[in-house]
Amino acid sequence: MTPIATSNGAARGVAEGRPRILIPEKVSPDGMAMLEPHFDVDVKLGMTPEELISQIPGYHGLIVRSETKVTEEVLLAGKKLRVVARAGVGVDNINVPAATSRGIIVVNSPSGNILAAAEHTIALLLATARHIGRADGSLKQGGWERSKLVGIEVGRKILGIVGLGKVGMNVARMAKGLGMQVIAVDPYANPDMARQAGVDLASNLKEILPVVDFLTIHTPLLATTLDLVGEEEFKLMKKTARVLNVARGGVYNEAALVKALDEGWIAGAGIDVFTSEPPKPDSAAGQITKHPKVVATPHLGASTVEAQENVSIDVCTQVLEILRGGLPTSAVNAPIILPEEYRKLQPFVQLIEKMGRLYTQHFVRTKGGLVGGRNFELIYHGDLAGMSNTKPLYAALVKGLVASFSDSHVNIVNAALIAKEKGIKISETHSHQPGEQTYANLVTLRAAHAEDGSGEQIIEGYASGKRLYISKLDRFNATFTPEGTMIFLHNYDEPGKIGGVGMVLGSHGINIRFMQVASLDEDSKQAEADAMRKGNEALMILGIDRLVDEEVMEGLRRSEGVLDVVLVQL
Ligand SMILES: NC(=O)C1=CN([C@@H]2O[C@H](COP(=O)(O)OP(=O)(O)OC[C@H]3O[C@@H](n4cnc5c(N)ncnc54)[C@H](O)[C@@H]3O)[C@@H](O)[C@H]2O)C=CC1
Ligand SMILES: O=C(O)C(=O)COP(=O)(O)O
Repeated sequence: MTPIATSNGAARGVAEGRPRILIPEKVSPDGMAMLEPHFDVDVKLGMTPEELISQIPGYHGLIVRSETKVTEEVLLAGKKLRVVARAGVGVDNINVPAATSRGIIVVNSPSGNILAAAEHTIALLLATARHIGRADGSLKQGGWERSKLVGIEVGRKILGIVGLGKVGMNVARMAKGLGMQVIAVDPYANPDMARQAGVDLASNLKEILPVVDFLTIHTPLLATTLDLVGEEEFKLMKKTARVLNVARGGVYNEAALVKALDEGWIAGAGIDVFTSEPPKPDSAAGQITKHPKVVATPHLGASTVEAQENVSIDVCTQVLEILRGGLPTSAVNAPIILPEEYRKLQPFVQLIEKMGRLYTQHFVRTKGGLVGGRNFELIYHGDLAGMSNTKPLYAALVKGLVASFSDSHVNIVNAALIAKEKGIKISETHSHQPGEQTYANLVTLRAAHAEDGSGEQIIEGYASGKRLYISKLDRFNATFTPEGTMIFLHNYDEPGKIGGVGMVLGSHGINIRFMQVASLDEDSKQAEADAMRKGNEALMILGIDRLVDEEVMEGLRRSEGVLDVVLVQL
């Protein structure tokens, strides 16, 4: 990541005279009033993408909501641009990496509109249960439909929530107030907060689908949440179930949703967001808006007077601060490492971020576990043990642990806050025991259940120059570079295993970049021997040249002597 020179960048902007701010969407005037004494603020609604590109070169700040696409072209054209502010939560309409590499700070308002989004979800929940949209529409057409529009009660029903973050948790509390039973799926859910709110945590989506009466998703739109619910998932639901979406279009596959409603796999839907907004009439999204079993709203989740005041004040305060040379409170892309520490810490930041990613993908994502509710310990050995500022290393671990499930852009300013939000507890230990390890620098990541310290999981790694290595994974000693796509195959260490695995991959045209067999560490060998077991478990680590599908993974799982297969991308 290219570090952003916050104060220099801002100083550059101010030095050129009275800075100019462009606002191409409707933003509440409350925040704008703070900017007007200091800057020239131009509100230009309804700009085309071409107009935006042609006018952006004259501006130092850009404030948007969800409609404006802040593409790489816009950012490249914005030669004077210092800050892009999102008056809301989701930054999926902004090319954040492109902004980062041009030194443009992106800020948002992480919680200004979450209450509004949660209330809108409840509005759709009740509207779908009681046919409010259809009833109102037919009455306005002169109808008086009563017998056709018999609804269901929500009290005592089960609500499934996918994504128990800020919006999801507010929805849970409101639903409890309506007398609903709430079950949630979120690998980062904070178990204490869930318990206090009376929410039951389930370990995966498929587990809750057959039991819920309503399903609502409150995750960001990420590669891992795109098409989270498709045909297969809809078919597992009750025919009487209703689904809600106030997150982002695409978390339910839109074509599958139309089919599920047409075929009667589910009973209804309340939808606020679409893959393309406004939806094209002949697209699946367009069919959803017109469907008689759907209550649809035009992305109104955040559209309340109060929420718009909040987000406007939140982001305008930050724009003011940045253009005067200060630091923002909710920077989406502030650096993890400050420029002066870059050279020394960069390899370890990368190593620890990879260890976090490996942890989530190896121990959590594919095994249905939780990250929240675990205590993590980062133990620094060798030269690293003498390092006093390990804040970037801590932030790197938080970033790695949340990367597969969150669009939170972790940096040194917000790392502790994000860790707290996700219920991740991290302690750091500087180990000074002499001769304890063979590397100049070694980092141990140890995780265990917060309550009783059980279920210990270990990852160890070191950096040699710019090269990174993992030296231990769980009970296995290894030496591999954590990079690209990898398969971890836990098996009985018997002859012929390598050939069998090579055949499965070869028959699907997959090239093996490297292969390594890691063996049990001495303690585990001893434990196996004491338990009179075979004691010959091994972990095969395969670097492959591309992602593989479920069919290949199944083929590997069926190979003889294979105990477990995990796909990881680092
Ligand atoms: N319709 C609207 O107007 C609005 C929509 N939103 C959208 O709502 C979404 C959620 O916002 P917040 O609650 O503030 O975000 P958040 O970051 O506080 O919560 C998201 C939660 O989703 C969880 N998650 C991620 N991937 C998951 C997966 N595969 N399975 C289960 N859980 C997963 C995360 O661990 C996190 O706890 C965002 O996409 C945001 O853009 C937010 C405000 C208004
Ligand atoms: O804050 C968010 O993520 C939203 O989806 C709200 O979008 P909006 O600002 O109303 O265009």
